[in-house]
Amino acid sequence: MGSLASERKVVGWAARDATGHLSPYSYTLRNTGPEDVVVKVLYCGICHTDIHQAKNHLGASKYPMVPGHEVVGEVVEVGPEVAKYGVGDVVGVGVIVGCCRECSPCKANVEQYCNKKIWSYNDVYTDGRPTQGGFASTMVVDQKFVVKIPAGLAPEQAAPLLCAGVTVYSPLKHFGLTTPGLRGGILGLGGVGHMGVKVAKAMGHHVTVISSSSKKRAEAMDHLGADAYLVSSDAAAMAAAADSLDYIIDTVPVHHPLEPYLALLKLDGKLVLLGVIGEPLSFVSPMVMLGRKAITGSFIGSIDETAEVLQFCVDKGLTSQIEVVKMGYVNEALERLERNDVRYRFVVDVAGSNVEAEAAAADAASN
Ligand SMILES: NC(=O)C1=CN([C@@H]2O[C@H](COP(=O)(O)OP(=O)(O)OC[C@H]3O[C@@H](n4cnc5c(N)ncnc54)[C@H](OP(=O)(O)O)[C@@H]3O)[C@@H](O)[C@H]2O)C=CC1
Ligand SMILES: O=C/C=C/c1ccc(O)c(O)c1
Ligand SMILES: [Zn+2]
Ligand SMILES: [Zn+2]
Repeated sequence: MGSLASERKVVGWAARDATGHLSPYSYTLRNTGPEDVVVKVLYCGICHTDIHQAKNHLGASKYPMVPGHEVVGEVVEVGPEVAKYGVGDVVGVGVIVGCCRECSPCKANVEQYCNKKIWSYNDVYTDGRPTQGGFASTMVVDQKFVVKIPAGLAPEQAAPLLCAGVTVYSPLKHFGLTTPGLRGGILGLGGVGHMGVKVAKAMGHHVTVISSSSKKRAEAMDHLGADAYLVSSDAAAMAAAADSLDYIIDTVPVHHPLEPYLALLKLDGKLVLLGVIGEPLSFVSPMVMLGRKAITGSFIGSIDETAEVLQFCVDKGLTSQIEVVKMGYVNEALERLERNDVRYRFVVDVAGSNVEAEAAAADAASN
């Protein structure tokens, strides 16, 4: 344990407005409460949600905003009532850092569906301060929202599992889609989608990638292990694949038609929407009625499922495919992510970027 009384001045990279451009920003973390874990950030993945939030795609962004919710770090201090974690442990933090603990989702350990959940950034904590995410030197997090990174998983490898990994794992489990032999589709081969291919393959599914172009075909088939690859604009190939899939995990982050994908589902097939799209999506009712198909959605996964997917990846030998960058590259990385130019997840080497020194240099230059 260190000094429990002092507030910590830390540096993160924050968006100041809807341009979404990040730059160094100093702020103060709360004192370490009895159940808090202080985490020195090692790595933080870049999720498309970070773009949605930094650029105010949903209309609820507040600035300055330090994004980042695929956080892996080292415990540097714990409050007196923290038993599960100790200094030196490597831990993860994801999208949620608080919940009410009393509602039915909380009692069922699916706290991500709590109406009073607290997001790891762009939200307000119980002490009234804004929450700030993982593109920062340090975070203070309630132990309930911290998971241990299991042995056998490199910290940079673990980062994408804390959002992308659990986001595909949770609906497959919840909707009973874990049986070997199922035929699954992964629509949109990005950060979430590539984990979808890996997790579904590890469950023994026949996996079809459905992509907007043929650019990722060779990699999807040869490196990720997909069994089939469909380009969504290829009408003949799409028609040939009609009625063939038990489920589709839809990760597209922009408005898109649903009917071409509903047509790929078998009787009782499920379309699981994961992309965050702030405009209405549409379909005609016979598209679902005539095959008793379901359109549903899913939001990240619980803390329990997060621990589970980490262990699942260790047990199955799964790794994420990442490009590790320094914090000074974060704006280029966000631009490349937005123009679909990453295979498949950027992970920022936060600890290796010396964010405190860079902020001091930026301050000195502006004075
Ligand atoms: N429900 C949840 O809990 C979660 C939701 N999300 C959301 O899921 C979505 C996907 O996230 P993530 O995987 O990080 O995003 P990525 O940008 O890494 O991947 C999205 C993929 O969608 C396809 N795509 C099709 N059209 C576009 C377009 N116009 N711009 C960009 N991509 C396009 C691309 O695949 P291809 O080249 O194959 O067409 C792209 O690789 C986002 O909306 C994100 O906010 C993320 C995590 C959790
Ligand atoms: O990346 C994780 C967050 C996903 C998310 C889902 C729904 C929503 O409204 C968001 O703002 C984020
Ligand atoms: Zn995410
Ligand atoms: Zn609750």
